[in-house]
Amino acid sequence: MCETRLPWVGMSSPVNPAHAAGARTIALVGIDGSGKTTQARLLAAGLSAAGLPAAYRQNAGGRAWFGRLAAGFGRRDAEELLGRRSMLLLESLLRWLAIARTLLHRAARREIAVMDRYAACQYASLRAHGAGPAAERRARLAYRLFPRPDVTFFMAVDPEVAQERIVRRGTDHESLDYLAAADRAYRSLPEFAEFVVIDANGSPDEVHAAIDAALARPTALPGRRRLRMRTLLLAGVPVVAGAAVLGWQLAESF
Ligand SMILES: Cc1cn([C@H]2C[C@H](O)[C@@H](COP(=O)(O)OP(=O)(O)O)O2)c(=O)[nH]c1=O
Repeated sequence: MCETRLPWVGMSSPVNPAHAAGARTIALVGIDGSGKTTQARLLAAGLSAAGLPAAYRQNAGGRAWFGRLAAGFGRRDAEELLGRRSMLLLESLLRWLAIARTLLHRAARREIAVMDRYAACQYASLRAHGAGPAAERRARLAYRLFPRPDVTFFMAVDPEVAQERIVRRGTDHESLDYLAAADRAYRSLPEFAEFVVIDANGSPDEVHAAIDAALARPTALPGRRRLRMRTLLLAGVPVVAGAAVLGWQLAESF
């Protein structure tokens, strides 16, 4: 095992290049304030420091951007500005484009994409916002094109802790009720059984160490999935490329 010094967290981390090198997509999912962005950046930096071609990739759905726009119009949030159904539709579309763009980058650069959010986040968002099963079925149909990540880390955090972090972040706001509903939504997904659950209540250093340790385990990245993912990617690239080129500018602005 390669012991890699990670100066930004001041600790020795057991990143194992032999295991992580098999990954093409590592996703971090969880409720707002669970630390996805913080930890995805740390993980990408850690893998890069271990000599792997890893890159942080954000797959935002535009909700924060529209939230700021809504505030400019004196509205509480994006849903009050656009309506719940329109915002969910827009979020599904923008996240689809963002993921397509990320996968295109990944294919072109042969990098390990460390994904800040992935398809599961959209399914959870639909459930937490009370969209019906038909809306989720449509989303699943559209997102089915995307390969399953080699590993998905679920950042398990108490909604109260997440809300405190969001308040401190100061860029957006979420009610405790919504955060609790989002947490339930993630846990109700059929994908949840495959998630690697990380206790994300701790300090950034502690959570980073937990992710690193999970990734270093030989069982973290089943080879069967790597093969399936490559196959799906080859089949999906032409479609993804067309959609990504069309949506590139749109997605860029969110
Ligand atoms: C991970 C983590 C984040 N934070 C801060 C950083 C951010 O301003 C905020 C939310 O973290 P962030 O990584 O942005 O969460 P997410 O991407 O899941 O919404 O909380 C902490 O204060 N402590 C922590 O342990």
